[in-house]
Amino acid sequence: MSVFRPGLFTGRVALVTGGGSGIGCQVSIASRNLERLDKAVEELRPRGDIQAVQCNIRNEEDVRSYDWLFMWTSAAVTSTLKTFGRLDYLVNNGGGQFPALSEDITLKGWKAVIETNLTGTFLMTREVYRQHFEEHGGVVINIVADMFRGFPMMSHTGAARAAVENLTKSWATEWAENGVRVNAVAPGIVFSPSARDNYSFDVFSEARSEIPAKRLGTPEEVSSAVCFLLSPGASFINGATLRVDAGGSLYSKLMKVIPGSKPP
Ligand SMILES: CCCCCCCCC/C=C/C(=O)SCCNC(=O)CCNC(=O)[C@H](O)C(C)(C)COP(=O)(O)OP(=O)(O)OC[C@H]1O[C@@H](n2cnc3c(N)ncnc32)[C@H](O)[C@@H]1OP(=O)(O)O
Ligand SMILES: NC(=O)C1=CN([C@@H]2O[C@H](COP(=O)(O)OP(=O)(O)OC[C@H]3O[C@@H](n4cnc5c(N)ncnc54)[C@H](OP(=O)(O)O)[C@@H]3O)[C@@H](O)[C@H]2O)C=CC1
Repeated sequence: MSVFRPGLFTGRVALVTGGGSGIGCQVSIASRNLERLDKAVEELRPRGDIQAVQCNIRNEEDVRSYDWLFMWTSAAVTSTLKTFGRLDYLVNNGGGQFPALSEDITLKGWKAVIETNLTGTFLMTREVYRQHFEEHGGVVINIVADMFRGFPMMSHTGAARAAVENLTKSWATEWAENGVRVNAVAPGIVFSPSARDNYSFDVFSEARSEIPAKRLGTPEEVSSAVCFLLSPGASFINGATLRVDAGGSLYSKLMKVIPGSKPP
């Protein structure tokens, strides 16, 4: 995540799952693969105060704060608070899935996707609220996906992301009195090596011609929406989902064939 107005976030602290960083903002990035995280920290350190935290968001023990004796654990939230002393923003960006027809998804595969995208978001957000936001307020951004018309070939993630969009609204209302805002961002198609590797064909080339803008989105275009929703400029926005897809989620080639796309 790169911040489009650096001064705005000075002195603030963010916890971002699945990578990312903020300029002028202190950030913990949390995911499973420490090697990749450390590399990201090296790359991003010149842009701000950043630390890596190993955390599998599917695993309650990694996420939660206390063991049975109320001792601190090395959990993501705890370690962010220990290092930076406060926490202002949570960005639930960690997630993923694989393409498959519903009839071919095994229970293990279903659980992996639901636990990553839905349960992981629940665990992280519950923990941040319990440990800090309940008392101090804060902002949560949930990254979802373009699942508004269903998600054929990705039904597991469609179900999980739709559930997260619903959680976004529940939390927005439950925690408004505590000064917590909760919004979602739904990116369109953005190049990602891990998604590329998940397909047997060149999904991003195929997808490009199906997007009205005729191009993929960029991580920066997603992050500027995230930063806007984190910022005081969005202080009266709560429970909303912002689509960052250049209108892709509205497009149907039955209505208008975009030159270069395959006719229906
Ligand atoms: C024009 C068109 C526009 C199309 C428009 C689409 C454009 C793309 C949009 C991109 C959106 C993005 O989100 S981009 C970000 C994408 N990044 C990712 O998705 C990250 C990579 N994905 C993952 O990490 C995985 O999918 C995920 C399941 C979530 C977590 O994997 P883990 O290995 O941690 O999970 P485990 O608990 O070990 O379970 C793995 C089980 O999941 C199932 N599984 C995993 N990969 C599988 C696969 N490829 N095929 C079948 N099944 C699979 C199997 O049952 C596995 O069990 P076994 O069989 O026993 O091993
Ligand atoms: N790229 C796109 O077109 C779109 C992406 N999205 C969503 O945006 C988010 C970022 O995507 P993008 O950067 O493209 O994809 P990446 O695959 O590059 O990033 C996903 C990140 O999630 C982390 N992650 C996955 N599972 C877990 C877990 N169990 N615990 C902690 N971290 C986890 C991964 O790190 P690690 O493996 O180290 O755990 C990885 O850093 C994801 O939620 C994605 O699904 C939504 C719509 C479109």
